[in-house]
Amino acid sequence: MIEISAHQSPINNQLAVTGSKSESNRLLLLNQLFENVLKLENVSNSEDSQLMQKALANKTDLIDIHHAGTAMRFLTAYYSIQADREVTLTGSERMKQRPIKVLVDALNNLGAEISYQENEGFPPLQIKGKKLTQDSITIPSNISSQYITALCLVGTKLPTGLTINLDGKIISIPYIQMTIQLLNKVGINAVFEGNTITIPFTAAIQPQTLQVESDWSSASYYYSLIALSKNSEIKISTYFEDSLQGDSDLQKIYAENFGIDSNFENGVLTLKNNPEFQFKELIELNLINTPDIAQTIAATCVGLKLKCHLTGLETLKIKETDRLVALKNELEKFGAQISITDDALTIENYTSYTEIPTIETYNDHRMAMCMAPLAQLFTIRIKDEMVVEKSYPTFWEDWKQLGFEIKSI
Ligand SMILES: O=C(O)C1=C[C@@H](OP(=O)(O)O)[C@@H](O)[C@H](O)C1
Ligand SMILES: C=C(OP(=O)(O)O)C(=O)O
Repeated sequence: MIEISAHQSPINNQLAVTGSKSESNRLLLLNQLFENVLKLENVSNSEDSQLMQKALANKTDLIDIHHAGTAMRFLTAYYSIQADREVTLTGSERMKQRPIKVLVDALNNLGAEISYQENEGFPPLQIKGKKLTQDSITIPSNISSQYITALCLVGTKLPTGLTINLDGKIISIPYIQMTIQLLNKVGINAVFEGNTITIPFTAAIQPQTLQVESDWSSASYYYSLIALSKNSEIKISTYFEDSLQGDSDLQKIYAENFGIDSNFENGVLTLKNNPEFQFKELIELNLINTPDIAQTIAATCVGLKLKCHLTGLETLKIKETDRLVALKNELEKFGAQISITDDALTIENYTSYTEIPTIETYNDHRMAMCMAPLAQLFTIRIKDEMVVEKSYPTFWEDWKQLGFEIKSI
């Protein structure tokens, strides 16, 4: 457990944040499918991306991807098309509770041979690689966009390509768009229009160098920190105005609701707060397109004692933990009065509290990181702080560099 002490002086620092784990894990898989002709720069050093790389290099028949959701979903599709190979794909205890039936059904309907080793609908999976015979599939799109990305990536290697029809509400759309844009970037003419995605069979792609942009979900903790600081400025790299990551919506969300200005210059993003900003009575946001920054936004509201009604949160309960329950439990330690439903979180009021809050992290990197900015206002304690490694291994080193006093207790 660590204790983080309130920071006294204004912050004025520059930090380099690691590459996007979402972009990295897509590009690592694409590179494997296309003879490693891509030279990738600023690949994420996250545990999830390292697990992806290790899995792709692993020639044995047991692959363990721990907590990495993208690796679990993308590799399920990848091993399904590796003819002459049979693997067991497993993960952490939490991964064994995260649903995968929609993807397994879709792949089996395309001709794959995947079965469940423990509980129907959940990892671990037994996957017998095969040549898939079908070229069109309909898939529910209201549970996880990662299933759809997985199909898009391997669709490039099906003999006549793949048409994917999305059925029902489409959640996390920017992550599907990121996949299509990355495919387009490497020269594959994938198209996403209405409810239909078409992926052409692609024999080869041109060798090229691609730079992964830094991770916008990780940037959210700096937006929150600046929102809770006075006269401060943080520069983070490497970020661009024209991003493939949906979480770059942070610029608009934090400008309109918390008065944060974002400025870009040569890949450096400068965050500053506007002292004249007039806060709204109630912050209302639908976060269906940006689920990974919901925890940060809720914690920023608590730091500023703002009322909020956050909706579009139906996917949060199947992530690293049930994030709605975790947020309610932990933010209430700061006096927030929180109500949650299946898809929303509301803070209606605040009461005072006296003890130093000790935050539980539930094996969820974002539960630790979203709370860190609150240390700007109060001394806090965070349990199992190394959970941050899943997406941002140097998080605490970077926060020490910002001037926070962090001690193990
Ligand atoms: O495709 C991706 O890289 C991701 C998609 C999102 O998941 P869902 O589509 O399950 O919401 C997001 O929460 C996750 O962190 C990364
Ligand atoms: C949900 C997340 O990751 P994944 O689904 O890839 O495990 C996340 O990083 O917030």
